[in-house]
Amino acid sequence: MPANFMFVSKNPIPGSMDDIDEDDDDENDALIPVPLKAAQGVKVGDKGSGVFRDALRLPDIGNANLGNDVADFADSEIRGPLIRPSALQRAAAPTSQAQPIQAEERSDAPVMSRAQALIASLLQPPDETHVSPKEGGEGREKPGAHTALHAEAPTQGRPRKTEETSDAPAVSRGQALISSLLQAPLDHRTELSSQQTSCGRVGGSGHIQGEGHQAQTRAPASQAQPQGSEAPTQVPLGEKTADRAEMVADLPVQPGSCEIQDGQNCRSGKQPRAIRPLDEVVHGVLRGSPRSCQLVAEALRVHGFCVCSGGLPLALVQRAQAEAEHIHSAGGMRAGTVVIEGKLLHERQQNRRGDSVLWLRSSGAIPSNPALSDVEAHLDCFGRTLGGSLASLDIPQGGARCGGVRFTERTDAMLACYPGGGAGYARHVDNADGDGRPDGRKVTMVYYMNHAWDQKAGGSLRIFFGREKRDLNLEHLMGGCRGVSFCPRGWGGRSCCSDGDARYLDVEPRADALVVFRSDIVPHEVMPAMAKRYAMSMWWLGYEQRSPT
Ligand SMILES: O=C(O)CCC(=O)C(=O)O
Ligand SMILES: [Fe+2]
Repeated sequence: MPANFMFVSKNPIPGSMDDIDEDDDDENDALIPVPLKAAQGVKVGDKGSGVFRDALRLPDIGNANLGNDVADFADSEIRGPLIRPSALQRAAAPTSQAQPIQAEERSDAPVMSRAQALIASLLQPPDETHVSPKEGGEGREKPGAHTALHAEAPTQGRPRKTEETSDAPAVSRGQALISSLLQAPLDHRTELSSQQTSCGRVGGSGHIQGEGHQAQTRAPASQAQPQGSEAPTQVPLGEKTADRAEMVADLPVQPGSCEIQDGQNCRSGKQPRAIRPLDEVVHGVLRGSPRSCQLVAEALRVHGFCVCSGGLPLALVQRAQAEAEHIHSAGGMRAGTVVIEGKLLHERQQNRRGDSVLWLRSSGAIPSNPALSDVEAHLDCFGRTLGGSLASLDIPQGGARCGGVRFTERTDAMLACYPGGGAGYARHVDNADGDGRPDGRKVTMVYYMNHAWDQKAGGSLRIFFGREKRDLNLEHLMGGCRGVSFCPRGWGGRSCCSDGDARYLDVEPRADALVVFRSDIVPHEVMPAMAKRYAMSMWWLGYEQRSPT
């Protein structure tokens, strides 16, 4: 198992049009066009990238713009490397007890612990370091930081090649160290136990406290108590505050029910239900309401994606944004890369994405960034509960093969910054090829932290949901189900709509907006952003349930 977790694609090279099958073959369509609710301020069939501010009826998150502009390519490029957490329960530890990943599990553990300590020291909050941010993501550490870095670096015994040279400027060497460490992230992965589907309480902070949590910790003293540590935001899960999700959708969701109308596959015996429109937002999903999770699960099953608001306190999101800004301006992030078939694309092709990224926990950034840690924990909690909802959808019955999805693990949380200046990410599918494994990434979550985002700055996430084959990649999804009729509106379902136009939905990256979508089939694109744009992403891996033969 290589240290880096690479994702592969069948497409030989991104941008190559040769591989794109233009055949408009219904058999392979999965995402279904659904009736669009023009009455809600979302324009249907509107070309261009105008964003409709009130479309989602949500004051502080991204708006929707529906159009029928079809992107000119649909490659399935995917990015790597991906860091996986050592243990999900530890990853979700309360902020006040935030721990680095369990480096001791690896043979190079001491090396990584020291490296994490180094990185963490570079990623301390602004008031703990002396950084001169400058435009473009460069920064300077205080002299002391350099000294420490270079005193430590030669003793790291790092197995990886870095670009350090003896005559390189100190800052560059420091950044090279960070870069090299981030380039070869830990390959930690732990299965979710079946008991770990509820989050408990958030704000101590909704994090799951795994058994042996303390015992497994071997954090340097400097990390044991996060700097600038403050009481984590108290957002109790399951809190019976106004469940804003109720405001936008009142879809009865019954575990095990099925909306298949022809009854070919899912024979749950339940009545078909109305389909929730894709332009509706599920509000406050990070507050922990199981009901919200059910709505999101249902939307994923029906549409392949769901636009949500997290419902986290604005102050928390702003603090998280400030931490992200600090990390970025201190040079703690490196350019995102595009990997095809395990190989980094050539430099000139890397411009398909313009962001810089940091894998949070693996890099050691979590302990010294409590707000980001809190956001991560909320996403973790939500994902676990969502996993439970997904697993209970479409429970195979009567030999049906349209089972729900079961999460087995998740990736580390990835902090991303698009620095402005038109940076974006060309259209792609996160996991078009099952990550080369049967239980690859199934669901992507992207949480935005951009307070007072200016609509004119662009940067929307464009989600394609058309029915054209080139929008989809169902190869692996079909898997063992090839030859059988799939659940028409479920995971891996086929379209039953007569409208052949690919369509998209634009979501502004406003503070607290959260988009959840299927990693394996939903093409999406980050539109050029003219301002710094921050997001935290998390991917959930799993497998689709199959009925017993
Ligand atoms: O930041 C976003 O809106 C999505 C970024 C994305 O597609 C990715 O990182 O794979
Ligand atoms: Fe993506």
